[in-house]
Amino acid sequence: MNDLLMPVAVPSLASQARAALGKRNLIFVGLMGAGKSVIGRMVAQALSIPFIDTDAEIERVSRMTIAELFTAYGETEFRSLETRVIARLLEGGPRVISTGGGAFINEHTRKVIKEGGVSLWLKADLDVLWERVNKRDHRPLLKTQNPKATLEQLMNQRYPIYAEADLIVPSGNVRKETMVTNVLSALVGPAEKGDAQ
Ligand SMILES: Nc1ncnc2c1ncn2[C@@H]1O[C@H](COP(=O)(O)OP(=O)(O)O)[C@@H](O)[C@H]1O
Ligand SMILES: O=C(O)C1=C[C@@H](OP(=O)(O)O)[C@@H](O)[C@H](O)C1
Ligand SMILES: [Mg+2]
Repeated sequence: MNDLLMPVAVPSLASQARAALGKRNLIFVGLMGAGKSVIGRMVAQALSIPFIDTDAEIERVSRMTIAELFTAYGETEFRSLETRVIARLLEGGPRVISTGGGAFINEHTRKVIKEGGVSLWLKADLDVLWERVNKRDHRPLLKTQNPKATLEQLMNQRYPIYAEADLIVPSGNVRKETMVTNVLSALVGPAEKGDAQ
């Protein structure tokens, strides 16, 4: 048989992404509603590595909800608990870790995340975020008179900082499965010249 016609095993996108990640963690960052928790879980499944959501882990160790923690101890205490939990989770790898929206904004946590793996910002616009977060009311920072305006203020403050992430993937009105593909493609990186068959 002509060599050019020999069947070749093409690795799946997921296995290419898994190889690109190696022993590193993949850490999702971005604003509330970007899809960190939901897409992170699906990406971990595609990569066949463990998934952990830092808010869920904080709720597990404190035996309180995030809202209860904010009420009982305030945001400052929540942030220091968040830093400690994230630092511990980053020690093992590879894992997919979805953080809460404020984690990467905290200078100390951001440093720990940058050192602990590949950070990926799910970047969404205000209307997409609002459409998603206004369906639920468990996010303490949005319990304001005008939660959409609060979300916009947080965008203005935080987007320049999220931009420090290693990878940026737009999170728009596309199916979750498409988001997973886009994340895996970002991990694999741009195709080199000559990659195309
Ligand atoms: N691509 C998407 N298409 C449709 N719904 C989405 C998509 N991404 C996230 N969502 C929904 O938006 C909401 C917020 O997602 P979540 O993962 O909790 O965001 P985050 O953890 O970033 O705050 C959830 O109800 C989730 O199912
Ligand atoms: O943006 C923030 O500061 C927060 C985001 C929330 O997580 P999600 O981004 O997963 O909603 C949660 O950690 C807490 O309510 C604070
Ligand atoms: Mg979340």
